[in-house]
Amino acid sequence: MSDAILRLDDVHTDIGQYHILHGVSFDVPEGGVHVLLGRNGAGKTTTLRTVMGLWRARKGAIVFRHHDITALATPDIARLGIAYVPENMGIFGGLTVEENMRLATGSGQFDKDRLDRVFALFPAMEKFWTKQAFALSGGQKQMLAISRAIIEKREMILIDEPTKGLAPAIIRAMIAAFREIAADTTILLVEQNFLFARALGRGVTVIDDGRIVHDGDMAALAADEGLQTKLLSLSLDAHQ
Ligand SMILES: Nc1ncnc2c1ncn2[C@@H]1O[C@H](COP(=O)(O)OP(=O)(O)OP(=O)(O)O)[C@@H](O)[C@H]1O
Repeated sequence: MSDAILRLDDVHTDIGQYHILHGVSFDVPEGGVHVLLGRNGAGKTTTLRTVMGLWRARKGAIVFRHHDITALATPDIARLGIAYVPENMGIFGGLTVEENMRLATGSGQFDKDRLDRVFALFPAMEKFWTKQAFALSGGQKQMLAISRAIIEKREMILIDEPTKGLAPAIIRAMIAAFREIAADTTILLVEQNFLFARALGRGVTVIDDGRIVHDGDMAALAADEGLQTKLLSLSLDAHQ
């Protein structure tokens, strides 16, 4: 697809002696939210880490816009405009909200408009600006991790299971925030929560056992419970 912002082509990744990704190929179209769905251990995190250069693709290619990033170092990949919010969120518990966010800026200086946007999306960040991150709730920590990713202009954000362990009300707030962020940034979202994925995703790629088993429109998958069950071997609506 010519409008892909990110393309994986026959990507194979090993972790130690284990062959984890077995020829993963899919495109992420520019704009909006694309979901990478799959069961526990399917290879979702490994895919994101391989894109970021945290694991190395042994074979295949990863292209971001017109750059072949397959062999680039992680900081160089980040400099092209890709941010990564890992499952463990990557925030510093002993630092304040402000310090966590300042570290995520390239210059140590905040752009006032972007900071205002973060505060509008996540008012808790302004409220707890001087609070240490370890004292935040689970949902607030996730909001901080996402705030760090968007405190500077990014082309694309890779987010690993942001709803894990969060209460429904927080998840609803996340959906609203992600819609707003996706207005000018492409999001590749790794999820197991199908309700969250369905509310946001335009396209969906399903991975199982290190292989892509489905790639298509979210609306089509959302309308086809049989396909959901077949692809994920569980009732997704029950999996919230
Ligand atoms: N550091 C590691 N050493 C060895 N095997 C690993 C390591 N990290 C992941 N794996 C294995 O790679 C496979 C894919 O793991 P990955 O974390 O990518 O899955 P996932 O789809 O993100 O699942 P989860 O939702 O559980 O995080 C699993 O079989 C996992 O056991």
